[in-house]
Amino acid sequence: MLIGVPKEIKNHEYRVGLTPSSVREMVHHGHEVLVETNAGGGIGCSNEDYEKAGAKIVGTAAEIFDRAEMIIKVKEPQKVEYEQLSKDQLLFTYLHLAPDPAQTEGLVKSGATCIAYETITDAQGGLPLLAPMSEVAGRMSIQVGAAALQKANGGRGVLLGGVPGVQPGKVVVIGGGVVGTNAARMAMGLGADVTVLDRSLKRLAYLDDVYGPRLKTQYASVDATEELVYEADLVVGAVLVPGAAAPKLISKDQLSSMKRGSVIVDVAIDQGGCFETSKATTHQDPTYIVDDVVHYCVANMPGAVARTSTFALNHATLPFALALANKGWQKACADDAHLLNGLNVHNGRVTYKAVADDLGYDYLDPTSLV
Ligand SMILES: NC(=O)C1=CN([C@@H]2O[C@H](COP(=O)(O)OP(=O)(O)OC[C@H]3O[C@@H](n4cnc5c(N)ncnc54)[C@H](O)[C@@H]3O)[C@@H](O)[C@H]2O)C=CC1
Ligand SMILES: CC(=O)C(=O)O
Ligand SMILES: [Mg+2]
Repeated sequence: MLIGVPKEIKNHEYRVGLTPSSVREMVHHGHEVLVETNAGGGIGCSNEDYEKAGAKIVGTAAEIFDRAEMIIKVKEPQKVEYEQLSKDQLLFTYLHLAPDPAQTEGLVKSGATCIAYETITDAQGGLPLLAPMSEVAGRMSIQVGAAALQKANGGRGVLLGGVPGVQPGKVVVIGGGVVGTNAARMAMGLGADVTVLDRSLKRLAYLDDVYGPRLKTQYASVDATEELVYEADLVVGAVLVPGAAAPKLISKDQLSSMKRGSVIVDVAIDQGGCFETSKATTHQDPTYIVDDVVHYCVANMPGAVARTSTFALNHATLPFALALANKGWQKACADDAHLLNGLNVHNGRVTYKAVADDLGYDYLDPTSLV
């Protein structure tokens, strides 16, 4: 198969769809790989590194969109990218369609087959291609939150770890999945007072088991969520209903009862965010303030640590990318129901139920396609 890897164009996005090592695996399996010039510059991988791995370097993204049978990216395609997609092309990347009607319409119009990393499942009920970036974003959420708590950044001037004789900061994590667990771990590491809320008792039991009394867990009732958020210095939004728009858990009204200078890091912003006042920001201008509460809502947090993130992401995506290249998407999805769960759009139809429901499209059951 002819595979294409364009350079990412989202604001401060330096990750790349394939590392040189992944290119080598593709070439080893008999595939041809086109990589846009300097696509790996931001992770310290040169054109020469890619050529050594067997890739052909091309000068423009247009050539890749024109020629490649499968396009492998990291971020959801931007307008100029989805406008270049065509029928019979396969797109393999993060999509996050539910909160993004314009992109969804663009992909539907393109006729392309679009498989989203974030809805591919595993036998344990996890999301194995979302997990590595959730680990990164969860860990980052505490470092960006700690910085935002500094006075010069609009925060209330609280050091998360406290010092002898002064209480630590209060960190509340809503959603105890992969992002939430990694956030809690980092916050505990800094010495903060940490509580994780979740609606899954199984998840809370797991966290209690692993971290013991060092971590407080709380069932995420409306009451408990409100009470803890009002007391918090830093709140991390980390909920997910796979593929669907994030539930809004804190309203604008409730926000006004939070402490002045407290901080929200809404990691769930790529699914629309779980605070009513959240809107996506960029690494260039990551925060804004509403009612004296600092909001950090960057939808591609792992792009900031692109080298770590790209290698972690490729470890998870490569087996699926290889299956798609080796067998073609139809056979690969027929052989693997978990990969089929990644199919979001095909030939002008929406094939993921939560996306169809959230955006008002007719749903086409993907099992009818394989
Ligand atoms: N902004 C960014 O750069 C990044 C964002 N993300 C996003 O972070 C979010 C979380 O991802 P993961 O941790 O991997 O998901 P996950 O599926 O591992 O965890 C989500 C947790 O939320 C819980 N939950 C669902 N509804 C809830 C509710 N109403 N109240 C309390 N808990 C609730 C679930 O029980 C689950 O434990 C996703 O939207 C994901 O796309 C992930 C990576 C990077
Ligand atoms: C998951 C996601 O949105 C990201 O890594 O940017
Ligand atoms: Mg994102």
